[in-house]
Amino acid sequence: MKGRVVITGGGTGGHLKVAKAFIDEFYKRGTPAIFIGSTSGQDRTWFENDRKLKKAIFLDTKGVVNKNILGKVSSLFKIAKEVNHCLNIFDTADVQTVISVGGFSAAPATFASILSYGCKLYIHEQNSKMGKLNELTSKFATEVFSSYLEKSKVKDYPVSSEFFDNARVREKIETIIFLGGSQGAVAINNYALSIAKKLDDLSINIIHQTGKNDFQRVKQEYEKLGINADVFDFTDDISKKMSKADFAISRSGASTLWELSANALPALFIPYPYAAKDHQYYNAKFLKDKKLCFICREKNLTSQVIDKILTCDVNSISRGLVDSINCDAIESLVDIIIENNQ
Ligand SMILES: CC(=O)N[C@H]1[C@@H](OP(=O)(O)OP(=O)(O)OC[C@H]2O[C@@H](n3ccc(=O)[nH]c3=O)[C@H](O)[C@@H]2O)O[C@H](CO)[C@@H](O)[C@@H]1O
Repeated sequence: MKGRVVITGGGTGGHLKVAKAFIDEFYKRGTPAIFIGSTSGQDRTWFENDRKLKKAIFLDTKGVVNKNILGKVSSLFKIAKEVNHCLNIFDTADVQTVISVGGFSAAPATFASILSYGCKLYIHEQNSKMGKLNELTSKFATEVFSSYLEKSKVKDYPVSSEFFDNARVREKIETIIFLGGSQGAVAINNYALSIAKKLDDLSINIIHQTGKNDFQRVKQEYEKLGINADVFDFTDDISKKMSKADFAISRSGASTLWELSANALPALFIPYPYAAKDHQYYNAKFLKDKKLCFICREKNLTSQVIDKILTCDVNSISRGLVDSINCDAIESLVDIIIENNQ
């Protein structure tokens, strides 16, 4: 393969999980990549000490969306400055391939790839609706990959192998896992607490990821209820927790949704109501149209919802999930990129 590969993007766990899949695959093939992320968000925590990288670089990049005019101008100014920084990095390290996994962290390296002669840009869009940056830059990309795009050469999501390794077909609901995405979700936490007694009375075990900010409160509420739930704020071993469960009640961020599918774990998705273009709803609708999940809007959550879930046929959904997802997406994605750049 010609030149060095840069993987860029981040901000939240969903984008970073896909970046990690690319990083691991290029390392496996003996061509470790450079990661370019932001000093804001979670990028540094994920990759600062990743041995599988040639180098990790964190730039002073901030998001532009949901800011007032002054905030937008300041963010755009920072991005412009960092584009120049990236062009220097590309020159020094002979970068000829940039893979963007989206999020504001990807802006400088993505724009630099467009300005850099001979450099090819690849975009991996995780969600059903394109993010702003990908929308703006996709016309300059050699390939845009997405599970939701008809013309995408690879539609399977790059889920890490551990989710497939721990997959099993579910027979009945004995354990439920509550998941709020990388930051946790207060609405899901509250719903879990409101139905915890009912689940406990039915001898259903509870696993619950709360997010950092709500951990203490949720843990104390379970204690007050006298329920022995497995409560944690965030874990690096989420695939193990998923595999212990027979049903998930979860946000429908792209990474979680496909990980649950890879694990053959049926789910009720509660889309984040403020996600851009309502993309979390459409992420899940794709599965619902195939009768492979349930969706409930946050505002419609009631105790009747869980009653319906408890009588559903988890076995047929779980079997349907096993048949619907492949485990070799990351290999296929990297094969195409390498073939194009010989
Ligand atoms: C509020 C918002 O805009 N969220 C977006 C954000 O979601 P966010 O990053 O919250 O959600 P995702 O589901 O995509 O990713 C979360 C990731 O964190 C991991 N995890 C979670 C909990 C834990 O304890 N341990 C752990 O490792 C999950 O396994 C998953 O890989 O980026 C996603 C991908 O672009 C989008 O679909 C979401 O809409």
